[in-house]
Amino acid sequence: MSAVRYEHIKTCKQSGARLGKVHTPHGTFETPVFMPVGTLATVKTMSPEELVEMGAGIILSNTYHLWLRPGHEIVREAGGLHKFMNWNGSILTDSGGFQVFSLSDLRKITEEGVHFRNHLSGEKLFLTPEGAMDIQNALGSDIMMAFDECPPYPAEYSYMRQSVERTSRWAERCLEAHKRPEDQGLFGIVQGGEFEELRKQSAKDLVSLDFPGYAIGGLSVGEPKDVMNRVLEFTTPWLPEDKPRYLMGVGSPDSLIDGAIRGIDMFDCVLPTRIARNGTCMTSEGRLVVRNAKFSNDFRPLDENCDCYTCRNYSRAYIRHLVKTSETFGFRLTTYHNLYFLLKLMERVRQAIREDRLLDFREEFFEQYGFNKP
Ligand SMILES: COC(=O)c1ccc(CCNc2nc3cc4nc(N)[nH]c(=O)c4cc3[nH]2)cc1
Ligand SMILES: [Zn+2]
Repeated sequence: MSAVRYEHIKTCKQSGARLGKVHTPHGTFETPVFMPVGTLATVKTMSPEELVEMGAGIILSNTYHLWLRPGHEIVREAGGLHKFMNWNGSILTDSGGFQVFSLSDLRKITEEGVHFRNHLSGEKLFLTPEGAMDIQNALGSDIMMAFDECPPYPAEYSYMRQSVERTSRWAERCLEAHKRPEDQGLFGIVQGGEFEELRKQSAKDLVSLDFPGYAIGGLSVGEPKDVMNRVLEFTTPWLPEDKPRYLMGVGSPDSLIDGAIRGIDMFDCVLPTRIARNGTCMTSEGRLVVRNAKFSNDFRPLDENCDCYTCRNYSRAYIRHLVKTSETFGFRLTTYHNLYFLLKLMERVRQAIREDRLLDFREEFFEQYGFNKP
């Protein structure tokens, strides 16, 4: 019996979006869900208590980063990532494939694995599917990701076909190297770029290996949004309805809503936490760059429609002052608000699915947020 189980609750009659629950050894979270990113075993500037307070049920961390620092053996000795970072909710770890490609140079892909340089020290490293599984085993995450190749966008069809076939062989090697399936669920990652035949092949290869969940990778890598939406539309039909679908690296409000409409259950992205650290906030009326001079004596909250800790206690003027003077507390306030904004957005998406009105909600939200402005 797998450690991770999906419970489908209902499908929105208006949009086809799914309402569900994912059960893991560290609890249950409702879907569609947004997962805050905690790359180095912390969701930057947030405490676990604050993440619980804002309603986060699952966070993401990274195999590649924790392998380099502090080293997965230290995390294993600490009793695993939950203990190490004092987080008792669910944890998903990405497998390192994407991070190697987005962070490191001098990369060489072979059938065995990927040769690359440590992006911090320059030393030569080698990561294989088995290695990525050992690291995630040591981290003790509830959901592990298979080791895959996320090719650059755009990529030639011939290259993409070879890459998909290798990613499927690597997925099989990950399954064979999976030591504790009763404690950790392993998700396969569908690749294939923008090519419908390759996405179908990749999905069928992975579904034949019967994973407890499936990610759609190779997206949010610079492609236009309509390409992403089209890829989702012709990929999700090949995935089983009784397993979660996880769209990797997606986190803007419009993409979360459009992904849910196309049958996606799980999302993650560094966007909300990263833009918060340069003073950019997501609000119900669109993005607000709080360091802008026009807010120097604006004593309203970041978002008048938000009831988060930041918006109940602090003004734009105060947060602007902290951000301008690089006060850490300022970035804690913007981070808290941005994460709260996305977690609340997903709660509203789930409620709209319950009421069979997600397309109506999309119209209302886009209008207010300003996505429809030409
Ligand atoms: C301020 O905003 C930012 O800095 C920022 C940075 C990156 C992204 C996009 C992240 N996109 C993305 N993450 C990804 C992670 C992935 N992991 C694996 N194993 N396989 C994939 O195929 C894969 C694809 C991804 N696409 C979005 C926003
Ligand atoms: Zn707020």
